[in-house]
Amino acid sequence: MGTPARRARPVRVLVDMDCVLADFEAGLLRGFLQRFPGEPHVPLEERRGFYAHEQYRALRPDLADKVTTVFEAPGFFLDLEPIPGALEAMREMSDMQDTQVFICTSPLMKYDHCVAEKYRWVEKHLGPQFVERIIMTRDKTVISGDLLIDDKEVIQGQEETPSWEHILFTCCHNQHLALPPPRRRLRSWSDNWREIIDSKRGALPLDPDGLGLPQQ
Ligand SMILES: Cc1cn([C@H]2C[C@H](OP(=O)(O)O)[C@@H](CO)O2)c(=O)[nH]c1=O
Ligand SMILES: [Mg+2]
Repeated sequence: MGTPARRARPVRVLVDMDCVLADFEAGLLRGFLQRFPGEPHVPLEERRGFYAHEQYRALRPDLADKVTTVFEAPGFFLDLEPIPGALEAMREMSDMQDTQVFICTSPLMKYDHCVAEKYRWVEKHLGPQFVERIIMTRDKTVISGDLLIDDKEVIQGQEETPSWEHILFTCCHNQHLALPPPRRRLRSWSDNWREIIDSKRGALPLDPDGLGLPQQ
């Protein structure tokens, strides 16, 4: 009698968009310098803290509103440059066996341009098959996955114990942070994202029809 096929459940990877696929920080600085030449700005090497407008507020209170007008303006999200290696990594990841890839991104509260432009950005740079993979939510903790690759240091929401492991994607605003073990980082798309995905394979509960051994 033959042995029934053994098959592990696919690894589901949630990939954040701003500062992971699309270069929000570079676009923001470029837009700020164009719109407010002569005003003080925060060079990318000096960025600290997730919210850019908070650091601009600390520099001079009125700069918070000025920098906010830059990312709320039409065209801001659509015109962001891809993060180096991101598009290639997404295509390779979605072609990997037993791997599901989703783009998991939050809209601004002032969503007028942001929401449609995020969809258009994905279609423009990755194509319609990735538009089908967009999950847009203000609360990433309620989305199920094995991994969430995201540049935000702390991701909180209604679910206290999200199913995913948060992998911190390095960005100018978080590079100085010391992560307490066992938290992990992805330093760029040249870093070991394939190993991080593979590290989730052995640990998966098997498909109920499987025989009990992880695939090698
Ligand atoms: C206000 C602000 C938003 N964002 C991004 C994060 C969210 O996208 P994402 O979830 O794709 O990273 C989106 C809405 O807050 O804008 C920043 O990266 N920095 C900021 O300072
Ligand atoms: Mg982000």
